[in-house]
Amino acid sequence: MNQSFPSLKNDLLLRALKGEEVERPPVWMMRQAGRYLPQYMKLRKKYSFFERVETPELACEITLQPIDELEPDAAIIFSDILTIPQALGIDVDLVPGKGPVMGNPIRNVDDAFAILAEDVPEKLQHVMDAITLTRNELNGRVPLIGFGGAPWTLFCYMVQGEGSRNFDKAKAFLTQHPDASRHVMKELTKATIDYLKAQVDAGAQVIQLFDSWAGILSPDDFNEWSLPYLIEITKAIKEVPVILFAKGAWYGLERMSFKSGASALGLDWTISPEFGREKTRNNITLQGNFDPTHLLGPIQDIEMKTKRMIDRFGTQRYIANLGHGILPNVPVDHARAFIDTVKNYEGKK
Ligand SMILES: Cc1c2[nH]c(c1CCC(=O)O)Cc1[nH]c(c(CCC(=O)O)c1C)Cc1[nH]c(c(CCC(=O)O)c1C)Cc1[nH]c(c(C)c1CCC(=O)O)C2
Repeated sequence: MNQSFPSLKNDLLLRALKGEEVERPPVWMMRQAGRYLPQYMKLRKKYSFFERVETPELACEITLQPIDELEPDAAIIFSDILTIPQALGIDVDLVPGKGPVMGNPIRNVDDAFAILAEDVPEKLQHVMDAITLTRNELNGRVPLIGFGGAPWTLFCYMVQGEGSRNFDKAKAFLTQHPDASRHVMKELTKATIDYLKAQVDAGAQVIQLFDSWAGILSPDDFNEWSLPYLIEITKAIKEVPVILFAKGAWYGLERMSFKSGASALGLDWTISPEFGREKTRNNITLQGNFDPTHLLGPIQDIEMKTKRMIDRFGTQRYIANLGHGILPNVPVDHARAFIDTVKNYEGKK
């Protein structure tokens, strides 16, 4: 499926991912298309969340909003990690003020064994259409990132049935029903590989895997219930670079950098640049890790903290980003200050 797309004008992100020399680090923001942008809020009033996700023209328009407004060095397709649970038969609703709610979560062993990864890319064709359209509309301005959720994080929502601080039901399910849990993880892994490969065929130039809830697992549980599946998925995506973001899994950095085959690791703000570099022995590109709440402070502080972050990570093998998604109450000017500071970075003073 070799489609021809407009040629890429800004390849900073791809070069940083390959470990090649760059004039300055590339920058983008997790959740850069979202509620802090007035143009997003306008569309949010007219269409429901899944209408926006499932209509390629809307998903494309929303993906391009931050590119037009802030000019980061990458676009990330507007979609959600919960498309995979949907394709596996879980009903997902996004309740304003509450977050995702599943109508038929996994409650027992029978529910778990009923999960089967069949025809996933076909069921999510709208995501592929959105990617192809967006890649064309970007016209080579910046690369397009596709994404998916890690099996453990998807399992959290599918078993818990809603967002949670500690996903206690999902964690308990692992110890109560290990065989059924392993079955679900395997099906999620297969579904995710098929899905991400289809995103690459549709035009995604980089893939990011979000393990947002890795950090609630003990190191041993992470090694058993998350890492093997992250590695399997990352190794299966050979055509484009993969960024692994296992939030909170500081204890897994070493293994992820040496065993996963990822091109970069995402760090959250609880990890210092020095700790990240030491654990990965300067061997891999790191992405992160500005504390999203710091974007609520004065612009001068944002500039100072962003410069310090780059001083500490270094300009090479580094992708400037937040340590998690941008918050809805961040003023657009503050997000712009973050991005512009990276773009104007002139070295350690
Ligand atoms: C755990 C998770 C989800 N979705 C995602 C994750 C992993 C990343 C992370 O940890 O933040 C990933 C995601 N979700 C969304 C994107 C779009 C691309 C981007 O701009 O980064 C991405 C990459 C859009 C979205 N996905 C969602 C919104 C908000 C929808 C709205 O209110 O308009 C957006 C822009 C909804 C969503 N979707 C999810 C939750 C918990 C919520 C509700 C919380 C919230 O409102 O922020 C599940």
